[in-house]
Amino acid sequence: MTAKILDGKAVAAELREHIAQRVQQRLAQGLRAPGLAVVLVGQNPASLVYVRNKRKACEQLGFVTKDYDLPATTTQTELLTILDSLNADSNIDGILVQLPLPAHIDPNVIIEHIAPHKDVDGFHPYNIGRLALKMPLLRPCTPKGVMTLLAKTGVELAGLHAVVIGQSNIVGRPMALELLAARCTVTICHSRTRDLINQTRQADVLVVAVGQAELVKGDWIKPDAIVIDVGMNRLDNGKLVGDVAFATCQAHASWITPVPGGVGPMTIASLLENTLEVAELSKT
Ligand SMILES: Nc1nc2c(c(=O)[nH]1)N[C@@H](CN(C=O)c1ccc(C(=O)N[C@@H](CCC(=O)O)C(=O)O)cc1)CN2
Repeated sequence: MTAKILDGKAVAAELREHIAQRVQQRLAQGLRAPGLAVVLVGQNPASLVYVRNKRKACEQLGFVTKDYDLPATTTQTELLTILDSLNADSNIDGILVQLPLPAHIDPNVIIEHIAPHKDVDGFHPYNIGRLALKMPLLRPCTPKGVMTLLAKTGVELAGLHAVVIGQSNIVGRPMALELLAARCTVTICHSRTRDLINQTRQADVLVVAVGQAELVKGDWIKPDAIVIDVGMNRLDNGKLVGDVAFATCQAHASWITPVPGGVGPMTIASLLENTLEVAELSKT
């Protein structure tokens, strides 16, 4: 058995095309382009790449961005003041503060200061709470992108056993909530989970988001499982690999996401989708 590839790059391109058409329709109706504020604090090398890609995608799709490239010395108070002005700016539909932030800034304080209806990352406690209550509004981008990919398999998720490895606020926890809302039986595993392999071998859907290069091997996989790799790890030789050992897992799974070109592009496409959804709610 060789798993089919869940091609995030192709699915994201389709989604982006659809978003671009909706933006053009807005403009033709005399409505304004969706506006996204993109805030980067410091020079984290990976964040520089992700922010550049987000801004480029916005430009390609006809969004307007308001860009903040702030020094790593920016204080929490200064950042909160910027968020106050963005919260009040009627041309800005979405606010994105790239994570991680420098250590002297508390990400929870920052996330909670973003107006919930402009929180296009879906990280605000209000939006996470809505997801937990099965009344989602703005959904965290990576888990939302994974759900879009899972829909592409055509596999009915209800009743499947989903195992999520990783309990981060931006991926693991909201991912588990998404899968629960899809009526999966959900297990969340983390660094204190005992006998991890015993858990993964029971997974019909396995989502891995731990940041450990090629942790999950082929013999950890239940035959025919769907394997979603959220990990992104740069090896010493420069190669980018996921949290899943791709070749051996592909031999056991029914579907699998590659790294790169799997979940990553879906994160950015979902961010654009969330921003457009906010813009479409406004009358201007
Ligand atoms: N405010 C946020 N910060 C962070 C988020 C987020 O959703 N919101 N997620 C991650 C990083 N991230 C988006 O910001 C992100 C990561 C990776 C990709 C991506 O397309 N990856 C490519 C490979 C890119 C490469 O070559 O390095 C792929 O998988 O094909 C997009 C977005 C943490 N911070």
